[in-house]
Amino acid sequence: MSAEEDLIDYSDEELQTTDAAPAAGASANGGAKKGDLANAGNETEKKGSYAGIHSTGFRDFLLKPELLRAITDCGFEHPSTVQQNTIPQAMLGTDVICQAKSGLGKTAVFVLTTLQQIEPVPGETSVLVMCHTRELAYQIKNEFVRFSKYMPEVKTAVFYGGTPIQKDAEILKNKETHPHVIVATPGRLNALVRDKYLRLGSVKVFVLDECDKMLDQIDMRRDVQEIFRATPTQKQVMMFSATLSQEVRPICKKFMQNPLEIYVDDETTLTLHGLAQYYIKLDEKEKNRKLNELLDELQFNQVIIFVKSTLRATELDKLLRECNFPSIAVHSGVSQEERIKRYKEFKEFNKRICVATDVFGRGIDIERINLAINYDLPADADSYLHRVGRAGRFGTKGVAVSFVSSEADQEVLKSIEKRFEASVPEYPAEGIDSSTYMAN
Ligand SMILES: Nc1ncnc2c1ncn2[C@@H]1O[C@H](COP(=O)(O)OP(=O)(O)OP(=O)(O)O)[C@@H](O)[C@H]1O
Repeated sequence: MSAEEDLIDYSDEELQTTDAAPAAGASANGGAKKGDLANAGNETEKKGSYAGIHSTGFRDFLLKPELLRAITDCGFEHPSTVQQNTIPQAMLGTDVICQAKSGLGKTAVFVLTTLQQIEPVPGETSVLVMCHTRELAYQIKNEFVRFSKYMPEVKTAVFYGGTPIQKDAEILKNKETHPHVIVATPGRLNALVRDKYLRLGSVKVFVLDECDKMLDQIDMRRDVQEIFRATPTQKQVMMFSATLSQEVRPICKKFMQNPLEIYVDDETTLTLHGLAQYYIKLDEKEKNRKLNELLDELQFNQVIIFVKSTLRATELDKLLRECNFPSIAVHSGVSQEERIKRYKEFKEFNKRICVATDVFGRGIDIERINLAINYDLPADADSYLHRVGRAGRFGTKGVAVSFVSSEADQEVLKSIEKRFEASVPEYPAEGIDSSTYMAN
């Protein structure tokens, strides 16, 4: 029944069920040397870099003046490599499959290119963007709002489960409020289509963010496929992720026609420049004391602490608050309204510590996070990469520290090193120099 499906929240436990990351497969970068992730910040070479070749500016893309003004307002000076490689063709309607490291600005690629092409018709949705968590949907919707600031005729809405479907239906019923751009999680979107609140016959652009995650899980993939089938055959399809294994690429391409394939940096060298990474070996029972020490010792603007379950998030957050740390917890155990409220509090810098499950493991963009702690190590290398990518966004500095407390953790650590052809060193007993992870 639709009402039930509607409750699907692709978060927490569900998000953790994906098993070990697929093998890296044949790599164009087979000869890459093992690097030391802790020294990433000191490297001079900038592959897959943030500000791309300086001679190229957003102006060179010939975007609408309304968009260029908004880009300037956002403080973007130069397009990143992925933006340079993708925007020119994507804005002409070419299908795109794109992998680029966390924090490189993939969101702006599809937001700008869809807004560039949009011709808003009252009562019709022409752009559909889907992602795997509600907070990410909310964040992406805000990106559309930010970049369409000077396009007042363009309406954007976000739809996700855990909220009354009737509210969404009201928005869709009225031509005045009917969105041209919809950002949504697939369960709710599918329910809206099935219950005939939404028609997708005018969709011209279909975007999947974190596409590997969305196509990897059977329930989500089923929703995505159903929605895809409800859209016209002729449309532009774009898919993005920081991790696109050789196995998932052909699955993505089944939705596309002659796509532009952009893989910024080979998948084995996804080291985040500026992000130092360490592990600490310890017993489970030592985790709290160590965390306390780290939070005292490290200078951070904002920190995200990842745990493996909702219960652990609640407990750890409580403990931190009892110790007077300004902490909040985000996981699927809190109401949706409260979750967004907490997301905003953290994003707006009202809270400096966030304890989260994998709900925040991907895509969430909080500019000031410069410390990511894996209190519980994730189950696979891909999740690790997405999690630590929450720190050091868009080339800023950061540090990631992972607790390793079991044999299974050690195996995961090994698989991370193998998958990304890099070694994660042990956290030094004397601590680390703050200049390696704080902005100058
Ligand atoms: N050209 C640019 N100049 C300056 N900042 C930028 C530029 N492009 C994007 N950013 C900023 O960089 C940050 C990261 O961008 P974004 O969230 O799109 O990364 P992403 O590639 O989607 O990462 P992830 O894989 O983690 O989801 C955002 O705060 C965004 O506003």
